[in-house]
Formats: sequence, structure tokens, C-alpha cells
Amino acid sequence: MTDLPPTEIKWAKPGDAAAVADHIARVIGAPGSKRIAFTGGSTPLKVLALLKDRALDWGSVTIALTDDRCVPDDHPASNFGKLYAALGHSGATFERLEEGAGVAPFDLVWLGMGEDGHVASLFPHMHAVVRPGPAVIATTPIPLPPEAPFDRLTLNRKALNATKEIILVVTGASKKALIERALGGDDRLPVADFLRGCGPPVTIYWSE
Ligand SMILES: O=C1O[C@H](COP(=O)(O)O)[C@@H](O)[C@H](O)[C@H]1O
Repeated sequence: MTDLPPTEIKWAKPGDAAAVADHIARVIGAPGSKRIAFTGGSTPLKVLALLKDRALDWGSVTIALTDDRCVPDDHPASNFGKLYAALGHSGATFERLEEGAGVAPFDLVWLGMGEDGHVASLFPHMHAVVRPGPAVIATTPIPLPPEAPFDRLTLNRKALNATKEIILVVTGASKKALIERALGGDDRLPVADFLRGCGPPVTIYWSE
């Protein structure tokens, strides 16, 4: 049996929104078609604002979401709504989350993280439909977070790990401390599943 190397972790310097946009632009600039999973939440908004003004080969890109809240697209809590508002006219192909659907591998998975260490919609405590392969699953956080109290659809851990690389983009001192806790061995935090083990390389972008 071969021993897989441990996940390679790198802290990007600088770690700000412009550096994240540059990273994504580099992936898009590679030859051929690319599949990129975009995080939801509020942290990506600055990066999306930068990306939408860049002349990139969006026609070669399929954009998926790591997760979404089960709300209409025009609801303020919709991750798809925000993403489509920024990049809907870019020429990229959008892949919607459909419960139970299989998921093809990605070139890049962009993860955010909540204050409880959740990534995508994989929460420390949740009801979840378990599926063995890379797939879209339904989850319900326990308890429902007050800022977004909704059932969710999310890529499962296998789908998020089926990628050439991951970028983890977070802001603020408390989220930095959580990442350090996960790196130090706290496996109760869902983010730890992507930082420890033998997964794809992770570049962490952190800024105030
Ligand atoms: O619910 C979610 O939260 C996390 C973190 O969001 P943020 O607003 O603190 O940036 C996000 O990564 C996830 O995709 C989203 O659906």
C-alpha cells in the first residue's frame, strides 16, 4: 500500500481580495476548459467585484457553487443570486446544485469558512443525507444560524476534495484562530477535513 503525502498547506502573502482574484485569474488563464467551485457567503463579494471587471477567458469556465441556501435566486441569502449578479454575463457556464447529482472533478475549489468552522454547508452539527461518491447533498445545520436560517444544498466532502487545488479564503482574527486550531489537531471543526489528511493542496488567503 502506498502512503499518500499529507495535505500541503500554504499561507498566501499577500492574502487580500486582489491576491485571491489573481489566483483565480491564473487558473482561468490555463489552456483548456476549467471547472471552478465558488464559495458562498459574504466574504467572496469583494473578490467577485474585482473579477467581474477583468477580461478573462470565461467561455472556458464552468462555474459551480460549493453550497447554497434553499431559497429563491432573488432572495438576499441566495449564494447563486450573488454569484450570478456578478458573473452571469461573463460568458461562463453555470452548473446548478441539484440534490443527489454526481459531481465531476474541479480544477479549483474556493472555500470560505463560517465562525463555527463550517465550510460549504458542512456544519459541525447537522442533519445530512450521506452519499458515498462525489455528490450534491442536502444538509440542515443544527442549530440554524440566525444570519441564514435555511436548509442547504452542498457539495459533499468527496466532491470538494476532488480538485487539483483548494483556496481557503477568510477574514478576521477569529477565523484565523479557528484555522490554527484545526491545523493544530481539532478535528471537530469541518474545515479540518480539508487541512489535515491527504487531500489536494490548500492555499489559505487570510486578511483583516
Ligand atoms: O453559509 C455559508 O457561510 C460560509 C461563510 O460565509 P461568510 O459570510 O462568513 O463569508 C460560506 O463559506 C458558505 O459558502 C456559505 O453558504
